[in-house]
Amino acid sequence: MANAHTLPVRLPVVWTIAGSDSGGGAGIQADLATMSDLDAHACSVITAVTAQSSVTVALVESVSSQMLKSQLDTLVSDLPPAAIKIGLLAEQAQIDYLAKWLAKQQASWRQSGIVVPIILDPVMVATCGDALANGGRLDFTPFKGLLTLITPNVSELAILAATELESVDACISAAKQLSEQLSTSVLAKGGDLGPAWCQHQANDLLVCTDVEGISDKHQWQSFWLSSHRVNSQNSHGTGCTLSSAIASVMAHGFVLNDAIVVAKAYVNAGLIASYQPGSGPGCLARTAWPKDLQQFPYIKVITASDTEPMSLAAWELMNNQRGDFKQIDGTLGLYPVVADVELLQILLKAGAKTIQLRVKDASSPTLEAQIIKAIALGRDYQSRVFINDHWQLAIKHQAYGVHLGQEDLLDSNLKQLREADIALGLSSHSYFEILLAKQHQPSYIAFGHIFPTTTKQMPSLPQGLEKLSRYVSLMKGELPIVAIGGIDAARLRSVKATGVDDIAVVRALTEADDPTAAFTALNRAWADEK
Ligand SMILES: Cc1ncc(COP(=O)(O)OP(=O)(O)O)c(N)n1
Ligand SMILES: Cc1nc(C(=O)O)sc1CCOP(=O)(O)O
Ligand SMILES: [Mg+2]
Repeated sequence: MANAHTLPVRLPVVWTIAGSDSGGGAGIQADLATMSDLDAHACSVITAVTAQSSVTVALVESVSSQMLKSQLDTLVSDLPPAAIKIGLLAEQAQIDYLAKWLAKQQASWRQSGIVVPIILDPVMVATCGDALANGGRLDFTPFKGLLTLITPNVSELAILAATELESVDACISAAKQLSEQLSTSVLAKGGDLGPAWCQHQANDLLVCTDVEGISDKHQWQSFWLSSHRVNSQNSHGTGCTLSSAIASVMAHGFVLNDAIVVAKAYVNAGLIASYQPGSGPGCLARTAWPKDLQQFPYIKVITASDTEPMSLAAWELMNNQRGDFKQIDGTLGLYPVVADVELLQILLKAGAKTIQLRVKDASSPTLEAQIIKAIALGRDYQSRVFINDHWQLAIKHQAYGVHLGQEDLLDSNLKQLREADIALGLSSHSYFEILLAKQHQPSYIAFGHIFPTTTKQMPSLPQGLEKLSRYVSLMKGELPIVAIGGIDAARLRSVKATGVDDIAVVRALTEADDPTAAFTALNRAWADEK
């Protein structure tokens, strides 16, 4: 009979292709610990064996080319990877061979419709300062077009881009240049000294290419990811941990930008609880999938006119001065999203306490009249009416609230909405978008789309219940959280079990023969479900 030990658990397989650190703090040893801590099954392809402690690197010996090949070939048929992290490659021949092997393999995966993210941490020097690889002379261009992300620190970025990094703008240019050189997204880590170094915060620079599964507005975009600096000497293996955490999170099906923010939070939490087993720099603790919002970074979009990272102190001050959006009194409850005022009125009559008017045709000659009517009906029924997209009309006619997507955020004037005391709901489709939304302290955040939907075309894949549960455990108690997308009576129980506060639905009501009866039944089921 099955028990807790024999239940089949499906862990995604993640490979680390890296060097062994006999001191146990970095390299393969850090990667395996990270991957298993993040619920992945870790396989290792060892490129080099290092005789290393926390204070010195005594010897580095590459494995033979036959051994490198044999490890790759032996693993690939039985334990194919869901994601790969590459760390130390000790000599050029290893880069050349691995790039060829991966190119061939990727072509075959692509034919089967499989995408395997590959994260390269271009390791060159150990934390104690000793060289691990033939750093300055390694050429990573054979990896061009094969990588999902490269994660150099500031000194590695300077070597790879063959340039001095004397200013923040020089860092951004170098990261963009590297991104073009290798056709990959770049995460330039600013934890070490560099122009973006700051005493109280760690600023990492993310340059995105055409990242799969994220909003169009975030493609080819650059961001600063800033966290409170954890002042710890125990930073041995930080880069290995970060890159293997990114690979592990992607193996769970999260998009690149999500994997980066989760991995950053993981590293921060690991640094806070770090320890020193030897006399040199110690290493990170393993603290499991991060759930503490404080450890996640603040995200700032880099624009042509504003390239500096935001200081956290300035950000907190700005937040305190401007305040939050209007708080929802009680819960939102079952939240219908409808395209016409007739149905809106029917559902208000049926008892909806929160409802949204979502008219997607901005050129409709009746748009303003519909908005005026919906707002008036909300007042009559003492219910919260949110207007989707059309925030200027919502302000003009003093709606209770406005719902905006991430794309709309860039073109809307949130200051005006706040000043008009209008509640704000924001959409999100990933950890990354949740963080961006949370930074505006809205009245609620919607997570979507949980299940497949035909109501609208989505750039992202359905989130599913596992991701929803992870988002809920991050955000519960911070702001009201609403799940949307493909939710109906049959799925209601499993959605409620994730702990989400409220649900928003379209087709479950608009396609019902009797919307009043459907609302009443769904509303009761939501309220009754524990
Ligand atoms: C409650 C709720 N959640 C999400 C959405 C989607 O909003 P948005 O991303 O702006 O997309 P459109 O609805 O404008 O297509 C929503 N409307 N309501
Ligand atoms: C309008 C909307 N926004 C979504 C998001 O994920 O942001 S999903 C969605 C449609 C939800 O419709 P249904 O309940 O018919 O699946
Ligand atoms: Mg919208």
